[in-house]
Amino acid sequence: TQSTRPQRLLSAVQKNATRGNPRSVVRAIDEFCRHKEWAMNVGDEKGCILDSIVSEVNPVTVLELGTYCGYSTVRIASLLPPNAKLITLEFNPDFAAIARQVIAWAGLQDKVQLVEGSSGDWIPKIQEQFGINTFDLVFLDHWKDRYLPDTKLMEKCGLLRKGSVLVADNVICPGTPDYLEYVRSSPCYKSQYFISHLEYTKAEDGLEKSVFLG
Ligand SMILES: O=C(CSCCNC(=O)c1cc(-c2ccc(F)cc2)cc(O)c1O)c1ccc(O)c(O)c1
Ligand SMILES: [Mg+2]
Repeated sequence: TQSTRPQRLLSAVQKNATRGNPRSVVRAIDEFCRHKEWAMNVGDEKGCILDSIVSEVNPVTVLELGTYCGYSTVRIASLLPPNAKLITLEFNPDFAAIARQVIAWAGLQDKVQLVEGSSGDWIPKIQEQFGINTFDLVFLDHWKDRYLPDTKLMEKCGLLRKGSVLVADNVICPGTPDYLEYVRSSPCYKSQYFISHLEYTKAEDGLEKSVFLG
């Protein structure tokens, strides 16, 4: 049977990265996606911007919406302090199965909780299920038309506190126009656009960093 792209990406990690070395896992995926097969990871260019924001926030609680193969999960988790926790939600069970193995190869499984299911179902249950009140950082990288409804849902569920930082991928390509309009016009957010490129291409894309003002 034919392998899938996520399976080929995992094989590249197992072949070229060192177990327990997150940076080598990130490098192996970027090499694979740049020279073999494009895949929808946040990538090296936007990844550096993400790294700088994560390091600045130094979060203890992180929520990632959209795991895919775990590339950004590994990037973020590798920068977290020892007691920190990252919860990552993935709707697609095939993606989740690959991501678990990528995260394990990086040796970060103790910092990461991968949850399979839809964000709309899971966001209201996070507090009771994982004993987390609010998130210091949220990385949005899932269905682009779910960024806005899920942000409003997180507000409603009290998962954001004054100073919580939202980082959204793909706000230009594929684009999240309704989300951008909301975080840029709402008095409850202070937003900033970090221009970059769509992973492994020359097309414009960027990250939107939005601080919740409470
Ligand atoms: O894929 C999903 C939803 S989560 C991934 C969302 N992310 C994207 O779609 C995404 C897309 C692009 C991108 C793609 C083509 C282009 F030409 C240009 C850009 C880039 C990104 O950085 C992204 O994050 C899923 C879920 C459940 C399922 O059953 C299933 O088959 C699939
Ligand atoms: Mg993305």
